[in-house]
Formats: sequence, structure tokens, C-alpha cells
Amino acid sequence: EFFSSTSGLEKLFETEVVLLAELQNYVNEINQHAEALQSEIDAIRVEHLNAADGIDDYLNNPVNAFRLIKRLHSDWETFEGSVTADSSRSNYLDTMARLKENLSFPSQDDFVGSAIALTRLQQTYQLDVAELASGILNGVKYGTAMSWQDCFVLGQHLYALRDYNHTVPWLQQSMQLLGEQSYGSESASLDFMEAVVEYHREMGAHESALSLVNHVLSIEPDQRSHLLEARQQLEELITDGDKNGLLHLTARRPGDYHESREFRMYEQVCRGELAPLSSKQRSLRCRLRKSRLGYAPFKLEELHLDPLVVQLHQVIGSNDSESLQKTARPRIKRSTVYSLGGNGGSTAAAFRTSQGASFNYSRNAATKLLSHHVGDFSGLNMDYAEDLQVANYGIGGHYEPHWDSFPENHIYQEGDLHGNRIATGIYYLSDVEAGGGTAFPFLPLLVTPEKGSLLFWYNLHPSGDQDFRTKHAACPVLQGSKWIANVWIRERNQDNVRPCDLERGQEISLHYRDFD
Ligand SMILES: O=C(O)CCC(=O)C(=O)O
Ligand SMILES: [Fe+2]
Repeated sequence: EFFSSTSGLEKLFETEVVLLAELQNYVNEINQHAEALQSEIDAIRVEHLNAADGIDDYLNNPVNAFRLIKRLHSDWETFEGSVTADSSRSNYLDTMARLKENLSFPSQDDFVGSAIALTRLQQTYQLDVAELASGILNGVKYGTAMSWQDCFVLGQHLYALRDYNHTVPWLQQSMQLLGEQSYGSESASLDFMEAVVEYHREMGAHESALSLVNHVLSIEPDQRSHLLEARQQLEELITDGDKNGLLHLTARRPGDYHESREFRMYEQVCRGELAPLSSKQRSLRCRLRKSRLGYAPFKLEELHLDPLVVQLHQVIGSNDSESLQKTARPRIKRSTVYSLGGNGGSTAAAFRTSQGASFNYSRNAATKLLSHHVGDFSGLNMDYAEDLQVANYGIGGHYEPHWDSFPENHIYQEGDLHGNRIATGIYYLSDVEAGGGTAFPFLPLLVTPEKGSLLFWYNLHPSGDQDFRTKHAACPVLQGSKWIANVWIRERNQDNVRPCDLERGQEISLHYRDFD
């Protein structure tokens, strides 16, 4: 699987580089061959030019007569032979067959995943389709523009996925771009537009269908008069406020988490529209905290007080971040989550698209350092931490709101006696150009990834009960590649730092368990 991480996409890019070089090879070979044949043609043409003044005169010359006979007797066979012997085509096809076995190619899942990732970005960041298609993200031009065909294929794909709400704007965009092309008024293009009118009608996007019909009629009013009836029908449907069609059937999906108030809040936090009250922000402090292991003091910034969420800046150096990425790169695969039902199994899920790999902290100097710093700063016992988990998110990569702590009915794997996840540390191993923040919808807090910094919070109340306010998520990456390293520390033997409180703390946070 390639779409869910940037390093996966790099493999695909390499594939394209190789394919392009092969195709270029083939084109060079056929060009060479064509040039050789062209010079033969030119030579014979010169002869014919000489004959143009008078064929009889020309043929009366015995040398000319001999040369004509010789050409037809043997040269033409040579040309045929040369065409037959040209192996460039079969060489190319053979090479391609071989390459296909060894190179990385995207699967159908990649295709679907990348289309969904694009609409996720569109939805989360409320992006304008026209801007997105022209390569602009939040006002900044990053990519190359999409062609009308790109937009059409994406629209068609979303249709197949029954995401009709997103289908319509992409088909609209595609038709808009097609209309702007010089060949947009050619008959073939108009036929195509007529076909797209049918899509819109089926979905119940009557306005879009009507404007497309009007566009076609304005270019070929006489040839396309059969559309007049469709125009009238559409006009009537619009006047009647008709809400039939796939679009309206599926617009509301009651019970869908993505339609919930909580999810809307999460999206607002990702966009930066929802943030902590300024009265709360005023009491937040930055301070230096001494390292007990003799490292430089921690630059601690409070982001939230209750529950406590802090970000420590410049904890590890750029070289450490990069060496961790490098260690993980060959090992990462699609991240899984504990599957629902608590049977201890893990599955890949659409709500988490990233790739990850686990490492024992003893693996190398950099992984040891990560553990030391978290233990040093928090005072927590790192003997009961889970293995380090390094993850990479590609474009559109995200992780929907969740708790890191396990629910009360969680069944721990055999031999796992270390208790719940008392705290989470997230090392950001990269900056992210746009999007990709860590969002806490209930606080409501957005943390910007900053290379080398460490985000830390407690997932449990001192009583050991889950603190439901700590629900958090990874917002979709809009531009760039996001690398993190997750540190999960378990409850066992942490009493020195977090004495167990017998009073159940859950009352304050229970409200956030079933928020909607
Ligand atoms: O990537 C992030 O910002 C959050 C990741 C996360 O919450 C997790 O992996 O559990
Ligand atoms: Fe998490």
C-alpha cells in the first residue's frame, strides 16, 4: 500500500522514473530506425526528381534503367526486412513485462484511498474545489493544476464510491475546465457534456444539469435541439423544488459519526476556528524545567491545565529526528488499530491512514534518547512503556478522534499486566507544511507539529479512570510529510509520581464519553 505514507509514494515516483526512461529508450530507437528509412526514401526521391523532366529520357539511360531494376529487385525487400527486423517494439514490451514484476505499482485500494484522501482534505479544511483543482491549498499554490480529465476521473470515482455530495462539484469543475479549452466547443466535447448531464440528473443536481444543458445549447442550438425538452423538464424540477435523486437520498446518514457534533468540532479545531478561550490561555505559562539526568533544561510550554497538556520544545536534535525516520523507513507498514470487540486483534481502518513500525527502546542511541527524555522530564517509570511506535502520514493521512487509554472492558493481551496507558508522549520528528496538527476537540486545542518537540499529556485521572476529555486526533495532512514517534506509558509502578487517588475523578469527564 502506497497512498497512506509519503515514503510509499516515493517508491511510486521511482517507478515512474524507470518507466519514463524505458519509454524514452523506445522512442529513441524508433526515431533512429525512422531516420534510417527516411534517408533511403530521400535518396529515391532525388532519383524521381531527376526523372521528372522526362521519364522516357531518364529511362533511356542504361545506368538509370539498371538502378531502377536493382531497387525494385532487391532494395524494397531490404526495407521490408528492416521493418520486420526492427525489434524495438517487442524489446520494449518484454522490458515492460519484466519491470512490472519488479516495480511498485499502486493497487485499486491506493486509487480509492487517494481519492478519499482528497475529499477528506476538501471536507476538513473546507477547500474550494476550483482552487484545489488548480493546485492551490489554503491560498498557497503547491501543486500542478488538475486537467478536466483528472477532475472527471475523480468525480466518476466518487460516484462509484457513492459519495454523491463530492461527485457533483468535481464533475462541475471538470465540465467548467473542458468548456474553457479551445476544443471545448467541438462536437465530441459536447457529446461528452451531454453524458455528464445524465449523471447530474441521476444525482438530482438539477441546477448543474441545467447550466450544462444551456452551455451545450448555446454552442450548437440547431444540432442539439433534442435538449430543449430536457431543459424544460429541469426548469420545472427546479421550480417545484424537487428533491429526488441520489444526492438527496444519501445526504443525511443519521448515526454516522462524521455527521456528529463532536466530529464537526474536531474539524473546526483542525481549521483553527475553535480554540481555547483567551481567559484560559492567559493562565498558561512557559518555563524551564531542570533535567535530572543532566541534559539541558526542558523548555516547557503549558498548552492546557486541566487536563494537563504540555509541549516541550527542542528536546531532540534534527539529526536524531532524521535518523529515527531512516530507521523506520524500511519497516513501516499500514498502521492498524485494536479492533473493536477487544479481542486483541488489529486491523487497518479508514479512520487511521498512516504507516508505522514499532521499536524496542534499546534499539539504538536515538530510540534510547526518546525514552530517557520522557522519563527524565515526567519522572515516570519507563520500564512499563510500550515499544516506541514511529508513524508517517502521507497527504490526507489522518487519525480520527480517539482515546489512547483502553476502555474499562478492554481485554489485555496475555501477560500484559502493566495496566492502562497512563500517559502519552508524541515526538514530532518533522515539521508539517500545512495541516497535520494534533487536535483535542473538547479542550478545544490544536497542537502544531514542531520538529524535535515532545507533546505530553495524562490519559487517566489520578484514580485510574479514563479522562474522556483527552480524546484527540491527527488532522489530515494538507501538504508535506508528517513523522511522529508515539510513547505510551502504562500505569504500573507509577505511584511515586502519580499517587493513586481513591476519589474517582471521572465525574468531570464522564460527560465527554458519549458527547453527542
Ligand atoms: O499524529 C498525531 O498527531 C496523533 C497520533 C495519535 O493520536 C496516535 O497515534 O494515537
Ligand atoms: Fe492517540
